[in-house]
Amino acid sequence: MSAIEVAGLTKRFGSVVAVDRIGFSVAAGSCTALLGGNGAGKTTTLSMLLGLLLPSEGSIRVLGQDMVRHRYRVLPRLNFSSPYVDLPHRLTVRENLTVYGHLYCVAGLKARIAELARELDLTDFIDRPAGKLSAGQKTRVSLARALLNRPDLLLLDEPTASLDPDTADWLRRYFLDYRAQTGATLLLASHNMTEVERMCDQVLIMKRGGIVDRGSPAELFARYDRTTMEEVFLDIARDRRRPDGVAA
Ligand SMILES: Nc1ncnc2c1ncn2[C@@H]1O[C@H](COP(=O)(O)OP(=O)(O)OP(=O)(O)O)[C@@H](O)[C@H]1O
Repeated sequence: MSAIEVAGLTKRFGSVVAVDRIGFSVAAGSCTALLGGNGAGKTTTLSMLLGLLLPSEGSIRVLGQDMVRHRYRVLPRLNFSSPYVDLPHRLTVRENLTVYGHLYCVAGLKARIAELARELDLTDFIDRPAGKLSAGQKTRVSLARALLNRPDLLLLDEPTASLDPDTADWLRRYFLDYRAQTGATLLLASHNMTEVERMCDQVLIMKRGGIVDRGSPAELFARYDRTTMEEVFLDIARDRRRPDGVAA
């Protein structure tokens, strides 16, 4: 079963075509990466999947629902995290999580916040204003916010940006455990190729608004005759030819 099905999806901002007729599906319970250089269209795609932006054309089904017509049916089962979306600065971390928890109608909210604070190591700064945290601390709070409603589909934009390597490594394992325990689907946009290799079963590679290649990390390594996702990424970014002669 697919958690996400996208067909002919396009987003134009005036004369800029940010996303250009893309189609893909994401299997329920999988971890899929959206890769691409700056401006490739990843954030615009995630925003449409979340119902934050309306597509110019095309269809999106998320967890079986048409996102354009019935997004309110599915929004309680989704969540997202992005280091680029700030939390209200003056509210403490606990107050922030409480407000968002109420928005998602989380049952047993106090206990859920305490659980996430423990799991994501927020306890030292949970009563500090969100505006006074370090970048890495903010990322962890943003992830806690994204997990409040135990989402069936978690969209992650650069999930480990600003985290030190130890915390980032720990967090990747946390996400994979979360997926194993709940059967949730993860879709992440990342510039961290090691992260993608380690976490993802499927990779969608975007360039200039389109999807230019896709497959499991192993399939992509074989197709480009490479041993790392970084090399595959560079081949595609620099328009090098694949060994099979097809333009990357
Ligand atoms: N609101 C907007 N108005 C006009 N153009 C936009 C808008 N949002 C995005 N774009 C353009 O759409 C294209 C895709 O942007 P998007 O943010 O989706 O890329 P991205 O792959 O997430 O890039 P990055 O890795 O740099 O975050 C870019 O050319 C961008 O300038």
